[in-house]
Amino acid sequence: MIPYKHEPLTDFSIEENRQKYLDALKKVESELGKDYPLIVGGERITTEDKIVSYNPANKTEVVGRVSKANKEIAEKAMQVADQTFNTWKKVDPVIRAEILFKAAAIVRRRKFELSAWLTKEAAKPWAQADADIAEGIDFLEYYGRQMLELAKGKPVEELPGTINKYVYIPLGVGVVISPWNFPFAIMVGTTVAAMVTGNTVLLKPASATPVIAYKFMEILEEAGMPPGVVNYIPGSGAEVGDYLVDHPRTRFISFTGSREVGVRINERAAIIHEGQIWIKRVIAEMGGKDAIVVDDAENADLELAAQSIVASAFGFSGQKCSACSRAIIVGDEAYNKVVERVAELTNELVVGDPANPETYVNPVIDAGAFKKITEYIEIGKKEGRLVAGGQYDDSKGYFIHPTVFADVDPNARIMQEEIFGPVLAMTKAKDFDEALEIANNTVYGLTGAVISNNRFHLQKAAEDFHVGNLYFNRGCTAAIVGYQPFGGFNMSGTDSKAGGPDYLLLHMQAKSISETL
Ligand SMILES: NC(=O)c1ccc[n+]([C@@H]2O[C@H](COP(=O)([O-])OP(=O)(O)OC[C@H]3O[C@@H](n4cnc5c(N)ncnc54)[C@H](O)[C@@H]3O)[C@@H](O)[C@H]2O)c1
Ligand SMILES: N[C@@H](CCC=O)C(=O)O
Repeated sequence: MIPYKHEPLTDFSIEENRQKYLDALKKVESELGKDYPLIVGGERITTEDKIVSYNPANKTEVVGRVSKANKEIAEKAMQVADQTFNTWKKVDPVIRAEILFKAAAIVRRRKFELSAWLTKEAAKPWAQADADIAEGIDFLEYYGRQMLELAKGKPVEELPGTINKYVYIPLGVGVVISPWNFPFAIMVGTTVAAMVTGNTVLLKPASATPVIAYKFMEILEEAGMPPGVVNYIPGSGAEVGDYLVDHPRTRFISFTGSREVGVRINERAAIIHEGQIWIKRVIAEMGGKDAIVVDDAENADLELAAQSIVASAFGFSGQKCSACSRAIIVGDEAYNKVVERVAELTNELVVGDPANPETYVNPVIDAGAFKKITEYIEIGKKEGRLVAGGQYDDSKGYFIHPTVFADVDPNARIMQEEIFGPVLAMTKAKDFDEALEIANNTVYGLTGAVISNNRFHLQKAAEDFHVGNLYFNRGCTAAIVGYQPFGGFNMSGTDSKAGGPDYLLLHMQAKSISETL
């Protein structure tokens, strides 16, 4: 087995790669508007009621129509998953891991096509879509290898005349609920972590991006996944989500999404329902209000600071839980220079259709997001000084110009609430200690970065900047599976650390077996 190494990103300065992407977009365009069924126990189920997936860059373009699960279908899927668990849990972990490796190989071969689906369904610009697919491959390769290790169990002490074993066994049926913003990587990672550990899965992808999840189901089947191991049941969060979260046969819930929904799931999952014989486990990865702290002009590379802030704030239009939505800068000189440079760089970003390779800032996902973000822009106009952007237009797609507010009070709404769009708030701190205080002054604790060359300040941040993923002298997005395990503190979630060495254990329970000889 070759040691794990992350999937390289595609170099789009190479003409051949650009051409491959254009060809893939053409292929996907010729396949838009198709119908997709649900998949339960391998059976295709078509319903009258559909989730319609639209292209956010062109509101009238239908990406696909996906059958929509209701409570009856969710119940059927639960029964299938529950039965399949009895056989799947006994399948050799090596075989389970090999399905992941085979799926990784298929995804790698179809990388351009799958990326093009993300460009159409989630409005991901080329490089962002490519990174999302690469991360999906990484999860497959990494978790497959992690399972091979875990299958050996862990050594425990033995007294003379005894044999002691410590092994990990699966939990049961897991409900996997994924978000639209990493519609491939997070959907893949959370699904395969649950299945490779021997659990069966009810996969409810986000309603904005169900087509790419269907494509992955086909890949899992092609890779040899038996029917019923992962069941594909897109549906309303409120209807299907609540039903499955409450279900007495649900053993665990792996949720990635907003704080509001994550907290609701956690509360509901704590209630024991009739016939339930376990305490449900909840893995919940939620929102962020992530900050980049820039040290004073003597201690920080201000150009690096401005570049890092802009890339972290506006990559995929700020629709990342890791996105920089607050920039906190120490001292007048650094503050004035960084604000000016951030505004300049922001104004240079190309806003447009992500199918165009020049586009950096894509439209936001849907009408609901457009409304919420533009309301925050109006709030921002009262809470700060607009230094870039502020315009928006939803006549064709959900386009919002990257927007920067300076001189924002740390307690202002745009400094406290997750906007999840291309909006950045900037504020000044009198010294490094105050900058860290401001950085920690939200209910979240997901990512953060510090731009500084002062070793003592970096050490202080390492101890006191309370985030799950802390970066020095770089931006605060783009964690790599196996290199920077990802997950946050406080209201950012249960710190499950996706892509880390402990992640699979969250889907298993340890059994201690002791024999007296
Ligand atoms: N911490 C992380 O790793 C991480 C990663 C990606 C996104 N996020 C967060 O996700 C959010 C954006 O994603 P979103 O808009 O898809 O989030 P969301 O909470 O609206 O939806 C996430 C999923 O939950 C489902 N859902 C909605 N109501 C439900 C209910 N009552 N019961 C069960 N499921 C329900 C949705 O259908 C979707 O599949 C942001 O807050 C972002 O910060 C966090
Ligand atoms: N893991 C991604 C963020 C996932 C949430 O949206 C990053 O590190 O940027």
